[in-house]
Amino acid sequence: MEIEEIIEKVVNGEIKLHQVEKYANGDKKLATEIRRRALEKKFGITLENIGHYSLDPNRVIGKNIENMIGVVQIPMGIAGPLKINGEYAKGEFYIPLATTEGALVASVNRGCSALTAAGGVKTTIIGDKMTRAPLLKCPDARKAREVAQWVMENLEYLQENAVSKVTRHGKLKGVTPYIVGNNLYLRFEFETGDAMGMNMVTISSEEIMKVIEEKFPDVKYLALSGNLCVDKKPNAMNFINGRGKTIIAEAVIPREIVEKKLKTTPELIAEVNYRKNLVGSAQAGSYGFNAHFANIVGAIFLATGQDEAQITEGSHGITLAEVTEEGDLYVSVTMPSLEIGTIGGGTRVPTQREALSIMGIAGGGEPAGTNAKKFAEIIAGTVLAGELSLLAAIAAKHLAKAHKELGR
Ligand SMILES: CC(C)(COP(=O)([O-])OP(=O)([O-])OC[C@H]1O[C@@H](n2cnc3c(N)ncnc32)[C@H](O)[C@@H]1OP(=O)([O-])[O-])[C@@H](O)C(=O)NCCC(=O)NCCSC(=O)C[C@@](C)(O)CC(=O)[O-]
Ligand SMILES: NC(=O)C1=CN([C@@H]2O[C@H](COP(=O)(O)OP(=O)(O)OC[C@H]3O[C@@H](n4cnc5c(N)ncnc54)[C@H](OP(=O)(O)O)[C@@H]3O)[C@@H](O)[C@H]2O)C=CC1
Repeated sequence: MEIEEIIEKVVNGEIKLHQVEKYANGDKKLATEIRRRALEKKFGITLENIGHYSLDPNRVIGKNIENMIGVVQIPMGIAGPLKINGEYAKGEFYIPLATTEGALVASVNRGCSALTAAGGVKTTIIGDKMTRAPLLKCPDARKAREVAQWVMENLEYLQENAVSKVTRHGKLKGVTPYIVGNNLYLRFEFETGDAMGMNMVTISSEEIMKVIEEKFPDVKYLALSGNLCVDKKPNAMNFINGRGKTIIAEAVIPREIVEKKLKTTPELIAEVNYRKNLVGSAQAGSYGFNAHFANIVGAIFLATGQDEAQITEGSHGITLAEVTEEGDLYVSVTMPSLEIGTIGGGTRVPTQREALSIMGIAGGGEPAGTNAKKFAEIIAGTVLAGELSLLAAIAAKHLAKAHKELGR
């Protein structure tokens, strides 16, 4: 069938958008063009910029996208150098940020400049696990307790007879059961190497369910996610127990750098943080006791192929700021739930992989897991930079001016 005829049939609905590959001899690049041109014809519009891109649809359709029509382009800026004194990330890093918010990159860049001049950011990973919490319907709470007890006593057995069947890097490290009436939620904790791990732990959890259903025939596996994982929703569970990397970035900035580079004082930053990020957030019932973790997490996630829905959990966390005995400024960000990877998912899309390569962390690390840990330290340090600069701007009454000059 001629291309124009296929387009006509897509426009009039005879061929569904997701069926186009069949008429393009499996050529996913051609199918992408056909879908886009059908939309242009149907609505009388041009999608020229959506259709102008370098990546090959044959590499992403069936792995990262369906019904592809083209690519969205988001401006990408760079902040840094930022000195990280981490346990995995050691040295100066440049951080790619994809955003359409004017002033954001400038702000993060200013924070990087101040932190680097102050000697850098110390980062500490205090938790590292990806979780999935399948839901089982039991005859009663007694049975739920019995199943939970058995699972807790048989983690190695489940690793050998379920998890190892479907992954080389996924390791079952623990489980916390929650019982509500006759419902059992098993919040499994996995190590996932350099991958964020959601596919890995989901596929692994399904294998575990098969073992449990066989051992306990009167228990019904109802849902692979019982919403106690917790994936992509604001929640207390991850805030308290962590998910992905749980990490702290902190620094002491000498008074003269605060005054010269950030145009305010340690006292004012500490006071604004207390009354805004702590008291204000408490009154709002917010999980974000911070100014804008989500801005920096979001810009890095979009640049590097992370799962953008997990910006939700990345926005959780607490910013602290206090004046030291020497009169300098101590600042820290505590991030309970940073779900990131340097391999798998969207990290294999070419522009995203290139962005990771700017930080020297694309792909798997040696040993496995070290690239993802390094990435978490870089992100947390950059979040600290953004927090510091925004708090300073608010303290100095420069926020509106900045966005008038750079954001309009
Ligand atoms: C805009 C600045 C940085 C000016 O800040 P400044 O101190 O007036 O700028 P400067 O010209 O004196 O330069 C100081 C440093 O800023 C950086 N800088 C300065 N200009 C640029 C630029 N064009 N491009 C790149 N970097 C720039 C650069 O690093 C430079 O230092 P150097 O590296 O030269 O030693 C400052 O006013 C600022 O950071 N404002 C805050 C803006 C911000 O953070 N916006 C995003 C958050 S707004 C939002 O979405 C969240 C919110 C507010 O709604 C959340 C909430 O409710 O709290
Ligand atoms: N399924 C779901 O319910 C959900 C899925 N997602 C999506 O999941 C995707 C991310 O899943 P994820 O499991 O991270 O990625 P992948 O599904 O791409 O799995 C990672 C792959 O990389 C391999 N690998 C090679 N080297 C390493 C290494 N050093 N460390 C870890 N893995 C390595 C793994 O092999 P092996 O497995 O053999 O170890 C595995 O095949 C994202 O696209 C996200 O959007 C998000 C939320 C929910």
